[in-house]
Amino acid sequence: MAGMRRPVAVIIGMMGAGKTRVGKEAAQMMQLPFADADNEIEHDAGMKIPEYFERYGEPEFRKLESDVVLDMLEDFDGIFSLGGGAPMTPSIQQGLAEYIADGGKVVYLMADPKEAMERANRGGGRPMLNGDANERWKKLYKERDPVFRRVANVQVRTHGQTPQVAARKLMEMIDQRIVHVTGSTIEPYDVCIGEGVMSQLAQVLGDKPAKVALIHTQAVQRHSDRARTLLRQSGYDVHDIVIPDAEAGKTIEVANGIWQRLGEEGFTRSDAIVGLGGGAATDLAGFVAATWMRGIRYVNCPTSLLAMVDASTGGKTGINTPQGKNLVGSFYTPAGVLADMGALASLPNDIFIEGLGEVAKSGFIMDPEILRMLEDHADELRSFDGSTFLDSDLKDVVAELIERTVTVKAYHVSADLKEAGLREFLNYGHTLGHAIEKLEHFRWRHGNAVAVGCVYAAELSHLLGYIDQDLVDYHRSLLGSLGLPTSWNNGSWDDVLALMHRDKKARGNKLRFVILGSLGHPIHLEDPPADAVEEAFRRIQR
Ligand SMILES: NC(=O)c1ccc[n+]([C@@H]2O[C@H](COP(=O)([O-])OP(=O)(O)OC[C@H]3O[C@@H](n4cnc5c(N)ncnc54)[C@H](O)[C@@H]3O)[C@@H](O)[C@H]2O)c1
Ligand SMILES: O=C(O)C(=O)C[C@@H](O)[C@H](O)[C@H](O)COP(=O)(O)O
Repeated sequence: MAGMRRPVAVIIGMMGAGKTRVGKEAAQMMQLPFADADNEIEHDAGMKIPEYFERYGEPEFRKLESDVVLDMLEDFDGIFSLGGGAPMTPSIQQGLAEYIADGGKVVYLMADPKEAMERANRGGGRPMLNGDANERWKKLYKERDPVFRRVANVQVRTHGQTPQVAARKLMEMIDQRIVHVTGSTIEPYDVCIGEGVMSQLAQVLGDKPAKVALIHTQAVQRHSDRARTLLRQSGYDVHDIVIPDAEAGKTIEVANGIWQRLGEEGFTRSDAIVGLGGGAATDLAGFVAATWMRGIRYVNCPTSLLAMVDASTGGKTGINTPQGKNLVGSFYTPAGVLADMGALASLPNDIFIEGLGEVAKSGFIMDPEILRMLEDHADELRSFDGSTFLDSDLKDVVAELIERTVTVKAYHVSADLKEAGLREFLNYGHTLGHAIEKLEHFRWRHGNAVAVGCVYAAELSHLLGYIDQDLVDYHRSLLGSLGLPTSWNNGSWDDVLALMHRDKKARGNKLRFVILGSLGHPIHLEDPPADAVEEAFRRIQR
């Protein structure tokens, strides 16, 4: 029912995993109420659980437990911890699945099995451990662990951590935003957004890969060091591959160098790639993953705003050629995307701002709330400072902008992975944008070129009678207020036109554009009049 209360998170896990201790601690940190299903059951039953078990037996207990849990899933808005066996009951599994489908987070708290077993035995009062407690615990673990993994959509490992550290990690996982990317031709995956989400790397990679190639640039060394540590701790054989920075990394020579290394270092089909860095690094890493042995698993860890909101999701992978941008590549979907906002702490201001170009684009084509947020926070966004960002109020604004922009991307990608039509709308501003990047020898940042390209597309929409001058002016004023460029005057029309003919949307000798029918409603423009195409260019030169 709409407007119903629901838990901020539901914690599941083995007896002794620390669900209550860690859950309470996290709830306190987040200033949320905490509830423990066992306490609620005892309250409803008017007796302790061991007594209830003895009087009525396990089946009756499970029925009562299910009623209590399902009620709480609809009427509690804090952190809710379930008893160890609760997720084994089909009605509770169903309730949890619906809760997840509604955006909920079911967190599997994974403690070290030995520690959890000892803690469970120490606590006493657990009817499920009657008899040889250790043997019973191990047997239950074997039965329950696979079910917990299936039922939960978030896993938090607490091996060897104090309850406080585990609670902080839990809090980070609860705070994360998740966008699901699905579709009939896509193996579904999640884009996880939030501080600390990189710690889920092993969970997303899974246990099949033995070797992992960690592809990154020097500029993000501190983040790749963290990824390498996380991967090694999880037992992967990590192969560090440093590529040239930015567009210099998106070349056939760089890809070839990596193919050689993967060959020499014995990468097989079950091994994997992690692409870490800005959009150039994730585009290249995805391309290598798509082509090595015709496709191996890969996970993206974007570190720039632009890569978080756009490049890391959707499976467009590729490299540039001397003739143009992204001319060689493939559509190849990642196994997951971990947009760890902690990485933004080292991002220079100008690279943050260019990312806003793609954010605004998503607002123009689909989500006007993005535009409102950009307007409301233009001054803070333009003054972005990585060193203070994570402790500032701007963090929540940026998290929401990332989530909204990725949601726009996921909508288009889910319906049209291979860009037969709808997905082209994501290319708003790119026909001219890519030409500018090329003519500037990639010294212009992608997001900046897209910003000018959006103004160009708006001018073209207006010249052809689709939108009024106010909306064109709005493009200029909004993008300008964010510190993005809105004009370009460093190349000839002939060169621009020739490059626009090489755009992937062009068909034969006919240009094709994405323009606006109205705000939030892009349309395709096929073979537009040559004078309008040129006049729109003259207007962005001013
Ligand atoms: N595949 C797609 O769907 C898609 C979508 C949009 C853009 N792209 C591509 O993405 C690229 C643009 O991405 P970009 O804007 O991230 O550029 P980029 O990858 O060139 O990164 C910009 C610079 O920022 C540095 N950097 C990144 N993260 C950092 C961090 N946390 N701290 C310090 N420095 C950091 C990089 O090393 C680089 O020097 C272009 O090649 C574009 O074509 C692809
Ligand atoms: O995902 C898409 O589709 C896009 O068009 C997203 C664009 O923002 C992105 O810049 C993409 O790399 C452009 O792709 P291209 O096919 O025009 O090279």
